[in-house]
Amino acid sequence: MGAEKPTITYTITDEAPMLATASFLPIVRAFSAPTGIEVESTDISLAARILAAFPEYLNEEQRVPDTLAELGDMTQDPSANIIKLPNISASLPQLKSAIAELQQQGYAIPDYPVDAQDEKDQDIKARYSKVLGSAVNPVLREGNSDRRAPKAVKDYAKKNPHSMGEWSMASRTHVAHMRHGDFYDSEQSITVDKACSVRMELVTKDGDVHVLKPEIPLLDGEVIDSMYMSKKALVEFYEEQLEDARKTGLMFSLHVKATMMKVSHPIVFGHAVRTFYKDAFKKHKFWFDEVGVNVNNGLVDLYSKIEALPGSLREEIIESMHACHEHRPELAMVDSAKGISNLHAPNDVIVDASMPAMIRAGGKMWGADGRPKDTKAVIPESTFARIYQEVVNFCKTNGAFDPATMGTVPNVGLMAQKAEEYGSHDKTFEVPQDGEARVVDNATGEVLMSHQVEQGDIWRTCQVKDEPIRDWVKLAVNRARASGMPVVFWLDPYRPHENELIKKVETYLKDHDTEGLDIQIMSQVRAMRYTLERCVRGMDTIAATGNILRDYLTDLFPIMELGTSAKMLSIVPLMKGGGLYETGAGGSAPKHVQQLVEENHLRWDSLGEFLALAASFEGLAEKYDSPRINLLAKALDEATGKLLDSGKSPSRRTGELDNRGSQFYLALYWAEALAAQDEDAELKAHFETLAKALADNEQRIVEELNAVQGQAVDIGGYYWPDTEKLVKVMRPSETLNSIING
Ligand SMILES: NC(=O)C1=CN([C@@H]2O[C@H](COP(=O)(O)OP(=O)(O)OC[C@H]3O[C@@H](n4cnc5c(N)ncnc54)[C@H](OP(=O)(O)O)[C@@H]3O)[C@@H](O)[C@H]2O)C=CC1
Ligand SMILES: O=C(O)CCC(=O)C(=O)O
Ligand SMILES: [Mg+2]
Repeated sequence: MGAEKPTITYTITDEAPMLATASFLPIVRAFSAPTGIEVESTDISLAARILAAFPEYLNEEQRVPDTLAELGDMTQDPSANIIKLPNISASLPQLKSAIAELQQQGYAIPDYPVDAQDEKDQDIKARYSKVLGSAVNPVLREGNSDRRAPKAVKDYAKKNPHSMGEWSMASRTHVAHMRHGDFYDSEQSITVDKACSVRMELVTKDGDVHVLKPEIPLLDGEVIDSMYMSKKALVEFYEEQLEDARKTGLMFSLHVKATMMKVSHPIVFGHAVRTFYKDAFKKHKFWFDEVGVNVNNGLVDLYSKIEALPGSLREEIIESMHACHEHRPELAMVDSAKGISNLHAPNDVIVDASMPAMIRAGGKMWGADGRPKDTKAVIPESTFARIYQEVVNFCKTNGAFDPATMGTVPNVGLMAQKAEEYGSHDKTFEVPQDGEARVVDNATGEVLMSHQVEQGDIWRTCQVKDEPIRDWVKLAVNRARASGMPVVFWLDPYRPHENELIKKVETYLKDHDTEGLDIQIMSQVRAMRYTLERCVRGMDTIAATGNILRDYLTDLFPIMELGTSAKMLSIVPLMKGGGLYETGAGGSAPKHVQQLVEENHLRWDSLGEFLALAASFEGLAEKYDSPRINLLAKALDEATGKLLDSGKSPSRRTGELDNRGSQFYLALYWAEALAAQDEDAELKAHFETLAKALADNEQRIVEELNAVQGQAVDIGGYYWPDTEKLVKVMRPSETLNSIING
């Protein structure tokens, strides 16, 4: 193990970030080469991960290595330096569509077996389930999360504030969450005092014991929780909220994270769809069962499955579905022009991004008529839903936040080693029958936690190891020291899991010199209020949170402060000493691909990549004690600042500077910064030539880049594009290519 040469591993992912990489990677290589850095690329796209799972179905040339597993191993190497772009966390509809595309391209991979009966199908399903949902991040995140807006980015946002929707005191928008029967209500938590192994089992009313998870190894000091969500309570809750929204004339919207919570949230989503369309489900139960409708995958599943039915029956079903709307509230839309509603597909509305977008828009979502409206935002689980209600209350009272003056809220997130809920998928079950769900010590048989559950309830356990908690506390103290900002640990003593964490945080804080630092622990709602009160006064506050709030807050605050979380610096100091540099905190923007394919304009902003790359260089400079690499990092930061100041970020409008043009300007400013420095003459000479070539050809390059826009292009695939076609589209300027390649 251990790279002798400074090496960056740059990931190829999906959708917009993957497109941007096709043009950016050659620039990264051209700039890194003179400093001796090796830049390797590794494809962890959804398509590549699918292909890697089925080698025996493919011929020799079609096979691809399991790069994700290799990268996972690499995180244990102290010299790891990985740049990780956002990737698709596939919902089942996305997975199926990727499979279909690959099959069409001649890859003989198997269909997804929805109803896996025999062993062969079960094996296929198990392989696909490793690709499903958030399958990449948990493998690579072997460290905690440090996400913040770099000063240059924050300053730019203050000088050039993005638009914010107005909030009115009369806004009827609110957050609705369960008051009982949810995970918060039932949670139990313990810290084990020595390493052991536990199992999850269900004891049925007849006394039969079904072992659902035979072995969960626990380390010394590990925290383990057990909790369930009652199906009955959930469905009742939906019914009440739908009725309330209908009666009061408020639009209904559901916000979950079915991509990341890939086992529990599709179930939660499915109950919402079935409750909304209750009458149609009752009436057509026979046929829905017959064709295997499963709306845990959204309404899209229903509409595609009924295609198999005769036309007249199909029409009758569609009519019944439409009829349901008569006694239901208006539904928020994802795309009103195309008639795509909030319940269409579980990957369309992802809570970490959807709630901030709603808050940024003044508490509005879009109705079927294409107009913005107040909404009842339904987030069933109360554990974290309450923070959004706090923001909504604050905005109703104080108006929208002003990006020109508001403070910043960096996040230090507990995430390492599949911490908390985001690591719970293999320990989450839809309870098959009524009984006692219990966590049992395998060695002693002692029942550690138990719940009375009913058929259909969602029961899960979550874990967080001690070492990541220590590391998280250390990271929070380090960030407080480096930034001078106060830190708030968002921990609720009334939540058993967090009560365990509070004890540990209090203990581990004593390992550090906290003299002069302002470190507090507050429950989530208080922490939100405190942070918002400071924020509106222009004061900065670090939020040290668990894994879910890490995810939620690193979209919420960036979207309010900067307009998008794409502009965040997102570092994961790996616990074994390496570095994982994520780009931005947002997703992979499918709409951007559509615009590229239709109009050859890519509005994706690679700022996140620029920031991550600079941090990655800094990591290498330190590790290899290389002043030269340090210069490269400093120059890149300077170039990024200049790029922002000179307005060379991508425009949303076709015909104007796009991602490719923005990358060109970054290269120009980066080369100029390296040419301007006097610490390394050889580097200076090299980049003087490059800077001159780029500057002399600026007009021509920008013309070449803009001239191709406005026409549809073919990249030969959505999930698995044709590399040659992709490169041709993403690198259309011969002038720029010859300078960069030279
Ligand atoms: N770290 C990861 O790997 C993550 C992956 N995801 C995945 O990404 C996909 C979409 O997720 P979603 O939550 O909708 O979030 P997105 O970030 O894709 O979408 C929110 C919107 O933010 C804007 N945006 C985001 N990034 C950029 C950028 N670099 N430049 C310019 N604008 C940007 C876009 O607005 P506009 O369209 O108006 O231009 C975009 O439509 C899903 O497949 C999800 O699983 C999500 C989160 C993190
Ligand atoms: O892994 C995922 O699906 C999304 C990750 C995410 O949203 C985040 O880390 O902010
Ligand atoms: Mg997120």
